[in-house]
Amino acid sequence: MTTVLGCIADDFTGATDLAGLLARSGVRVSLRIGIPSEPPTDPAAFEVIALKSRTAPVTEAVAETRAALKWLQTAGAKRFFWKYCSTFDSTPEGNIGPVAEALMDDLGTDQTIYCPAFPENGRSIFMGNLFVGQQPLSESPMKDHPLTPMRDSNLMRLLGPQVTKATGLADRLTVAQGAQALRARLDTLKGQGVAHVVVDAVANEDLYVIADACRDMPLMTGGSAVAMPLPALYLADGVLSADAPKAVAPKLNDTTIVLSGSCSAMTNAQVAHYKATGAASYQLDPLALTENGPGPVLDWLAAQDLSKAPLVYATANPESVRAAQDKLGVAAAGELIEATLSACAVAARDAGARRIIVAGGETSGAVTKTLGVTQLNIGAEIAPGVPWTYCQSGGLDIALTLKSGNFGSETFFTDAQAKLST
Ligand SMILES: Nc1ncnc2c1ncn2[C@@H]1O[C@H](COP(=O)(O)OP(=O)(O)O)[C@@H](O)[C@H]1O
Ligand SMILES: O=C(O)[C@@H](O)C(=O)COP(=O)(O)O
Repeated sequence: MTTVLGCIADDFTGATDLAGLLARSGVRVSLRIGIPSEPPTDPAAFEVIALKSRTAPVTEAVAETRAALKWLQTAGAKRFFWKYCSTFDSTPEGNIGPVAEALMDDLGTDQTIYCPAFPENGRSIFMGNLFVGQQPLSESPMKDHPLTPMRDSNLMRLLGPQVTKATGLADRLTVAQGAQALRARLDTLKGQGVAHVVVDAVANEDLYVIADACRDMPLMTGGSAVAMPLPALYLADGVLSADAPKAVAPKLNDTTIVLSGSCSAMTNAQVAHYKATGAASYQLDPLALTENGPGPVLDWLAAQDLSKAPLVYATANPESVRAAQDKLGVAAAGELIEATLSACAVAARDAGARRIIVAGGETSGAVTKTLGVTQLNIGAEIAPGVPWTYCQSGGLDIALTLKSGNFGSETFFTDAQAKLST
């Protein structure tokens, strides 16, 4: 099978989000963790490469993404998708813009679109401004994100300093007129030298129009949702064959560990809810970790009944996060917690856990790398953008779900367990 769409995601939860939405079509989606060291042997129609480049130095993110592009080209892909966060998580330097420009250079294309909208999860774009639910991005809890605080809601203003070429907008009034009108707007902007076009979308119908108008672009960029219509469009175009293989879910026992390193408002609510169900839990304190190391939590974990799905979490409110960061530094506090949760994942797996639930994008990247996972098959969707996945770790079959900090409802941790029991 030749790859029809080659996707590159800037973090691991983002990659499973995208893979999960593409897999809604029923077509097999293969997700690779990092750039495979071997050339593709049996590539899937949809290949997603998960990088951990969202907060990496710009040059590193660009180099890794270019290498991922080369691998996907070897798999036969001619169309590509650059997936970043639906809340446009980035710094003034990047990495969304610089990576997009590097991919455009390599693909020899002079225009791409930016559409992080994900209406099912409350992300919408109107007149180039990104909303989280009813709040502008900069007034949403994303203003306090530990690594990429988002303090502006205007996507052209956020993107401008990250790119060298002009930015522009195709607004909702154009999208509402359909794919032809959108294509005409994109052509007009191209004539004016606009390389980077933010496209408004407030509902799934808008995403179908955008995907329809842009499906033959060498490069599309966005959150996961604008890619969701692509499999059906490719099937209709005959680019994709209808008899592609389906995913198979292995039967695994229900021993579970829940690991939460996200500090988003939603994850705070999910942790509080899960604790209220009576689940055993251990809260990591970054300052205590610098003094005592991971020994105490690993001892606690060794004494837990994994059939009752215990929780280890660093999830905290913005004040506590800031206090830890002031003492340890932002990166050091994050890395310390990521390393500790990763050690817990390995310890739990070795003690028999076959289901691992992880909350947080960076956290998921660290845990997945430490578990030595290289490829995942996509299973049932627990919440919009959060599927169960099946993979191998240490020679064992495990089920892994990587939850974006902001995704899922309050009951996510129990929802995830229930999904595999049905
Ligand atoms: N209590 C805490 N103090 C400081 N940093 C924390 C704390 N808890 C978690 N972190 C760090 O915050 C970051 C959260 O990012 P991430 O895992 O991507 O979550 P999200 O998906 O919500 O963005 C991680 O690097 C994590 O280690
Ligand atoms: O697009 C999204 O919102 C997610 O797929 C995503 O990228 C999540 O990132 P984290 O919030 O860091 O998990």
